[in-house]
Amino acid sequence: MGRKFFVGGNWKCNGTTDQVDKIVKILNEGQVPSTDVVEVVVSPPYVFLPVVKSQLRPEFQVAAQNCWVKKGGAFTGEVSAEMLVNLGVPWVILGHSERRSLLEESNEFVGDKVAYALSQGLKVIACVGEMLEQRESGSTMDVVAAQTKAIAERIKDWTNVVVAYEPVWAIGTGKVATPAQAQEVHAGLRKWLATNVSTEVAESTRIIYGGSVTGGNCKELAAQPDVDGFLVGGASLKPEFIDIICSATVKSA
Ligand SMILES: O=C(CO)COP(=O)(O)O
Repeated sequence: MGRKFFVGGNWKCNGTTDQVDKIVKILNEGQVPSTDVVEVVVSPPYVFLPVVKSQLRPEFQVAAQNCWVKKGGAFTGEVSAEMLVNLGVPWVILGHSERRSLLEESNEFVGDKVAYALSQGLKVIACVGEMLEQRESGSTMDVVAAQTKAIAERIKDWTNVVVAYEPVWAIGTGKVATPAQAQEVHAGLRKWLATNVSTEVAESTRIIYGGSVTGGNCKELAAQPDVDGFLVGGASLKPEFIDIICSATVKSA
């Protein structure tokens, strides 16, 4: 199939310079599979991006957690895609549920951001996911399809996109989706891509899972056929992130 396992670490709004040093040390000393087996991308807050990028082992990459929706200019407090490119930051996370809900980023706005970031040469981790009420009312697939559609309508090339399925009820709650629940939505998203974009894009696009992933639950999730990796929050700040990276070997075993 050729979808390389992808593990992202989303540090969110966490860290001091001392803590960043410690996390980078853990990452740099960890025994992990080769880059043929797993792609690792860590996402510190903007202010730590340059230092993390310069100190991190060369086979690990960095991502920003957001960027502005269009070309930079008079947009106080924002960071543009051009700036990330200028700093040599290859990846950006867009549409995280914390931004969709707390900052009211709409599907369309996220779609615009994805299109602009790609147009500038960034690679994008695009997040989708339903809230608990939506799952309970049976609309999970409709919600993630609408979020994906707003992206699909605005881009042509999916080569530099990783889709992160992050059910909101599983984020930071310790309530992880079961492997079967994750597999069901990942397979549904892949089917949506096959029907609405192309079978090639469906087969080649990595769909990763996020929401209370830990060193303890990662292997069972990684074993699901449509789970191509993880976007990890809390556990990406801890030594167990190395175990999560190592779960990539479940696929090649
Ligand atoms: O939001 C997430 C990653 O983007 C997941 O966060 P947790 O792993 O802390 O649940």
